[in-house]
This record gives sequence, structure tokens and C-alpha cells, in this order.
Amino acid sequence: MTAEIIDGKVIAADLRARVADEVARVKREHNLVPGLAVVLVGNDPASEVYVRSKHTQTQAAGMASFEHKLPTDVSQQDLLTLVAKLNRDPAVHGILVQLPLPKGLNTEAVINAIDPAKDVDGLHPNNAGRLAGGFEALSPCTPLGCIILTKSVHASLEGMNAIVIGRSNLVGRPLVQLLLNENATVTIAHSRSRDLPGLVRKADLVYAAVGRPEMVRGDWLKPGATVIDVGINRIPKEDGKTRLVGDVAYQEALAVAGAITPVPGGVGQMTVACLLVNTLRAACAIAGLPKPAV
Ligand SMILES: Nc1nc(=O)c2c([nH]1)NC[C@@H]1CN(c3ccc(C(=O)N[C@@H](CCC(=O)O)C(=O)O)cc3)C=[N+]21
Ligand SMILES: [Mg+2]
Repeated sequence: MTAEIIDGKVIAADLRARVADEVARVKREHNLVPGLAVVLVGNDPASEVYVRSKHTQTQAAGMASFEHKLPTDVSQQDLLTLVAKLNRDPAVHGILVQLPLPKGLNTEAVINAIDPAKDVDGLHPNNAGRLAGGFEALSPCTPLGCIILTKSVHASLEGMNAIVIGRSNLVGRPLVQLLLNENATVTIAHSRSRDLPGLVRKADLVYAAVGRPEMVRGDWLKPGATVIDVGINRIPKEDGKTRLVGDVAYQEALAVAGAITPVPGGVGQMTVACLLVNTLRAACAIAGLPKPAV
């Protein structure tokens, strides 16, 4: 048996096309151009790649993109001043501060300073709390993408056993909430969990979001399981270059899983596409328009 490969590139392209249609419609009918501001502090090469990809795709969807690059040694006060300015800017409907921030900056204070209505990362306690309470909220992009990828395999997740490995605010915790909303039965595992292979073996849906290269092995999986690999780990190759691997041992998992996302070409693609979705939704909500069709 070999697993179905869940093609994040195709699914993300389809989602971006639907966002672009809705962007064109709100522009035509309401003269509204959704705008996304991305703030990058420092010059981490991987972050620069993501930020450039967000910029390109935002513009390709017909939205406005505002990039703000700040030096590594920017002060907390200057960063908060920029966030306050973006909060007031009527052309900006979404604000994303790329994480992690350099040492010395207070991430929590920066997130708290973002207007919750513009918090397209879904990290502000107002949005995180609303999501946890089962209320409508802007939800983090990577977990939203994970749900869409899962639903490309299973129309309904009701009653399925899901395991989320990892409990970060950006991925694990919000993903648990979204899975609960789908009526899945959810186990939350992490670096301190006892007998992780045993827990994974019970799961119909496996979400690996720990940031440890190829940690989840093929023989941990229940045959036929759907595997969503959130990991993006750069590991050195013999020739001195690097290659990307996920948190799942992909080749091993292919032989056991029913369906699996590749890295790259899986969840990462969806993260950016869902950021466009959130920006469109935020823009419509701020403008007092009905919810968009995406
Ligand atoms: N506030 C905040 N929000 C984020 O959503 C956020 C963040 N900070 N910090 C960094 C992580 C990482 N992230 C990715 C986005 C796109 C790809 C992506 O497009 N990946 C492609 C290609 C990857 C490559 O080739 O480097 C793929 O998997 O196919 C990956 C990872 C968003 N993040
Ligand atoms: Mg952890």
C-alpha cells in the first residue's frame, strides 16, 4: 500500500483563486481593497523567504501588501509605535508580525498591541479566547490550512481520533480547538507525553507540529491514517547545502498511511493561502460587509 499524497500546492492554488475572485468582487461592489501589513524584525533568511512569498501572493490575489522591515536591534517602543500606526491605518486590514522576534523584544506585549480585528495570525488573546470558547474568531493560518487539507480526504471528521503533537500558540493549541469544532476526538501530545508511539497508533488523524526532524516514524502509525506534517526543518546535506524535512519520516510513513502531506508542498502552502483568507475576512468585517464566500 502506498499513501495518497495530499497536494498542498494544488489545494492552496485553488483557495487563492477563490480569494482573488472575492477580492475582485468587494473591490467592484464596495470599492474595498483588502490590505495586509507584514512586519519583519531582523534578517533571518528563512523568515525573509516566507515574507517575500506572502508579499507576492497577497498582490497576486489583488490585495494591497505593505512590508515593514525593522533592524534586529529595534526598540520595543519603536515596534509598538509601528503596530499602533498600522492599527490606525484604514488601508491595513491585516497585521502580521513575523515570529519569532529577536531576543530582547517582548512578544506577548507586541501581540497584545495588535487590534484584534486586524489580527490575521489569530494570536491576540481576544481571538485565541474566542476560538477556545467556540465563538467566531480570526484563527491561526497554519491550523486552518491543516483542517482544509484533512477535509480534502475526509468530508467529515466527526468521531475520528485525532492526535495533535505539539502545543504551541501558533499551531498545536488552536488546531485542537478547530478539530473540536469538527467533532473530532482530540488527544494533545507533546515532548513530555508518555508512550507517544502508543498514542499515535490509536489515531485516524495525525498532526505533527513539534519541530523535530522526522520524529514520527512509520511504525507509529495506524495503517490507513491521515498524516498532516506541519514541520519545516532545514537539515544539512553532504554537499553542504540544506534540505527541508518535516516532523514525520516521510518515506516510512508513505508505506503505512492512507494519506500524507509532503514537505515542502503541503501545510506551508496552505499557511500563506489562509493568511489571504483571513485578510479578506478581516477587511469585510471592518468594513461592515457580509462575510465573504471564502
Ligand atoms: N506570525 C507568524 N505567523 C506565521 O504564520 C509564521 C511566522 N510568524 N513565522 C514563521 C512561520 C513559518 N511559516 C511558513 C509560511 C509559509 C511556508 C511555505 O510557503 N512553505 C513552502 C516552501 C518552503 C520553502 O521552500 O522554504 C512549502 O512548505 O511548500 C512555510 C512556513 C509561517 N510562519
Ligand atoms: Mg512541544
